Amino acid sequence: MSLNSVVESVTSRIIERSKTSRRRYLTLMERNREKGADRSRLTCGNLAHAVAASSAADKQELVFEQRPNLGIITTYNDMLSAHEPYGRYPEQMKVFAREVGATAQVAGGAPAMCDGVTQGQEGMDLSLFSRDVIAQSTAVGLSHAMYDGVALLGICDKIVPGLLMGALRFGHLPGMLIPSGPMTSGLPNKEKVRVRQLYVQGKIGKDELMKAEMASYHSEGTCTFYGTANTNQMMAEFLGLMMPDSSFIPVDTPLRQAMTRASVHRLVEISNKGKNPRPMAEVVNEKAIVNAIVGLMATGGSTNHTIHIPAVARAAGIIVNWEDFSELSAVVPTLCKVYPSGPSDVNKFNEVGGLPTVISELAGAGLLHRDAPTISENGLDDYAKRALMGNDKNVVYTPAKPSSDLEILRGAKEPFHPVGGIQLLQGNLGRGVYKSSAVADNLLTIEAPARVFQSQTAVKEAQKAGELHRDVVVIVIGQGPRGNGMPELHNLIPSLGVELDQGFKIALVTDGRLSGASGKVPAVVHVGPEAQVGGPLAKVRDGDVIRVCARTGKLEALVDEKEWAARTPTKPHRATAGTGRELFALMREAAPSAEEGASPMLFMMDRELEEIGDDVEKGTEV
Ligand SMILES: O=C(O)[C@H](O)[C@@H](O)[C@H](O)[C@H](O)COP(=O)(O)O
Repeated sequence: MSLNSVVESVTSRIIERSKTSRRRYLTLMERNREKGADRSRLTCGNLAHAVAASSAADKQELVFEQRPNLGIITTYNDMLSAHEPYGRYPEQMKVFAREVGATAQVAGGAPAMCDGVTQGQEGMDLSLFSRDVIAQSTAVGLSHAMYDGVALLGICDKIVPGLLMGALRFGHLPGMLIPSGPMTSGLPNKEKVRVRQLYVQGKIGKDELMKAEMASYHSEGTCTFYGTANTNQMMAEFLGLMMPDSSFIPVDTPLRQAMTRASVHRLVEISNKGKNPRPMAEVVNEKAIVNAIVGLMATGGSTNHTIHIPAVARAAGIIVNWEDFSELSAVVPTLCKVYPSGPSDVNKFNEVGGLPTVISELAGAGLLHRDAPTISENGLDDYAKRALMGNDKNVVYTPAKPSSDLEILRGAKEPFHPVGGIQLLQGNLGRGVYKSSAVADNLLTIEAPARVFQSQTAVKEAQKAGELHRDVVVIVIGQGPRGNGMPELHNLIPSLGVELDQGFKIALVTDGRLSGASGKVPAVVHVGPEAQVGGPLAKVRDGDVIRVCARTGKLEALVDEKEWAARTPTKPHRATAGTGRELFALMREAAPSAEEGASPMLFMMDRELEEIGDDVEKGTEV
């Protein structure tokens, strides 16, 4: 099947738009390879420091035999259930590296926060910007210039994008993400939501709620809904930066262990001192980025990736925008119904076919660039294969089978929807993204009077007071990157869900974010320009009739044009202090829009790189 013409034209447009920035990026990476971070340029003193803590055998290999050395960036902590297994990984990875004549060192650590722990709390205001901190921490670790390849240990929301943004600035190095797998299924996600709504309605107490939460989040491993963490896994496979079919092998199983071993062996092979070097700068190209967007649409992934994919791309000199997402969404069918888009979790999704089936279907329909380079030997085609345990305890691959459950996963010829799971909505209120895969068909158009809020607490109080017991479009402003750092407002969903279940027409419109776990309630998020910089959402007044229509792609205030033009935007209140938020003032000040990736770090980086232009030598000489 030949490549879909829209996929082709969007890719060409991205290549054209990114011509200058991509060329400069690749030149800088080439310069890194020739003159930058490389062991061969370290002095004896530098080297002695670097190996002082290594075993005698590793010292010999590292200093005198110049064997491949892998740098591990770990985001281990035992606060994130998904990251807890990483505590054991570096020691195991060192053993796996020695098996193939290589060494591995922990190059550095990066922070990793759990959005589940901070959801609805002040700490959530640090979440999006923590992605830049992770990118910078990754760069700090890799600045040690000891490595021939990079292993990135991270799973959750901002962590994978942050690791990639940092590592891509060392794109002359081959790199790979190594996941640790989902936890076993606990209380079904749908049941968890039902219990939460009962609590909001005062029908059960805190003890019962706590019991349900702990039955849902019950062990190590990634949360089982298809939220941001699991969408990260999908993205990493579609980018060709993770071993094929490594996303959803359950945590702490023999196959998971075999996959980690295979990952390390493969990373040595593609390392700069290996048989077949594949630098990250070459793997993450325009085609790979388009593949990731196609994957997002087909799986109905997290809305957060409409921010993360532009940011990751930008770190590799590639500029994508929401028009690209929207055009791809129009031709990519929705193939998956995984919670919050359907009742099943990622374990079930994996059982019935998982990502190999999705990739095989999309590639067969001409919707993926099969010639995009990947870390795997035979490119993207390898990702259409199922990983199994072989007799010798090594991972073996077999071709993907068609879905065994059409309620969860479908083929490209009989999809759930002919278009993708995320839509772009725009109009006189600006533009934002909408996760249609999770919304019931009868709610795709909502026209109702607005209630404007400046915090999620205020919304919850209004709901408790019965003020949202009617058709209403809830507008929450001041939640963008420049306002308060763009928190997820997922805590609103149980309150709004209760009203929705009563049969009211409810929608949420905000310049903030939602969680990958949010669905059900029609919501336009990341609306820009944000209210903090005078965007149109700041002009909405209580009672204005708002139209949110995913069918026509409209986001409008039905207000007389003259009156609208004459209105002064409200300046939202900002909570900028407490829980360390004051430390992030610099980030709020420099943050670009969500569509541009919302990364102050990349925004300022681009400004400096623009001054250097094509004269890389000028910008790098010391
Ligand atoms: O974007 C995401 O996927 C989230 O940030 C995710 O981490 C979520 O917020 C929590 O885990 C809470 O999930 P529930 O409250 O729905 O259980």
